[in-house]
Amino acid sequence: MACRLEKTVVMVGMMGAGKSAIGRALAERLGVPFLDSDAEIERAAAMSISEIFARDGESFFRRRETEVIRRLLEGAPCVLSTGGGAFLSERNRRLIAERGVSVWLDADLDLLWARVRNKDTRPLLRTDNPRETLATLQDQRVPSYAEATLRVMAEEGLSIEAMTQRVLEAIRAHEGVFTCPA
Ligand SMILES: Nc1ncnc2c1ncn2[C@@H]1O[C@H](COP(=O)(O)OP(=O)(O)OP(=O)(O)O)[C@@H](O)[C@H]1O
Ligand SMILES: O=C(O)C1=C[C@@H](O)[C@@H](O)[C@H](O)C1
Ligand SMILES: [Mg+2]
Repeated sequence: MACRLEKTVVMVGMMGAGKSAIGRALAERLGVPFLDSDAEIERAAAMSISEIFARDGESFFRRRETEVIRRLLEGAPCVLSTGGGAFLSERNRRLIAERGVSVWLDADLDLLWARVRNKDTRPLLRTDNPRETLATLQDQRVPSYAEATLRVMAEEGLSIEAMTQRVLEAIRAHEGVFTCPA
């Protein structure tokens, strides 16, 4: 009999850290559903995140984000990838700690920038110097991300499969995430 996932694995970290890509691969490995709070917000609003930011503003988006995270955590244990700003809110951190185990996907600025630079889907990076903005956001956010239960470091050249394996090892080593038959 296989081990059972007891808590939702919640991926947190900067834009480009791989929360969505690794979260999806991890869910597949574990045979549990994959949920992504950004995708759920877009689906519920029938708008892209950029459109929501432009029409309703960031604070509206953040309220929706908290609602969606609360709702998604109520379901059976799964893998939940959050948006890059979700773990900054103390309320969200508390909700996540109640039902899940948080995993901070950490990565250095060069790697994050390489991954986000060619995509314009992230409204917070639509500035005159997006690399600098990314650096500032990272500096501001690291203290919040550091409150995650687990931290897994990404590295250039590490494939999605290899990074997923690292996350799997980290959650397996953490008490209470799985129950396994004796
Ligand atoms: N280990 C990896 N190896 C190669 N490419 C990766 C890896 N992890 C992520 N990527 C790629 O980097 C890009 C950004 O990853 P992803 O969308 O998962 O980031 P995110 O953390 O979900 O960002 P956001 O907070 O903006 O949603 C994607 O194109 C993804 O396929
Ligand atoms: O880092 C952030 O604050 C964000 C990251 C994305 O995942 C989206 O949630 C949105 O673009 C905001
Ligand atoms: Mg994502």
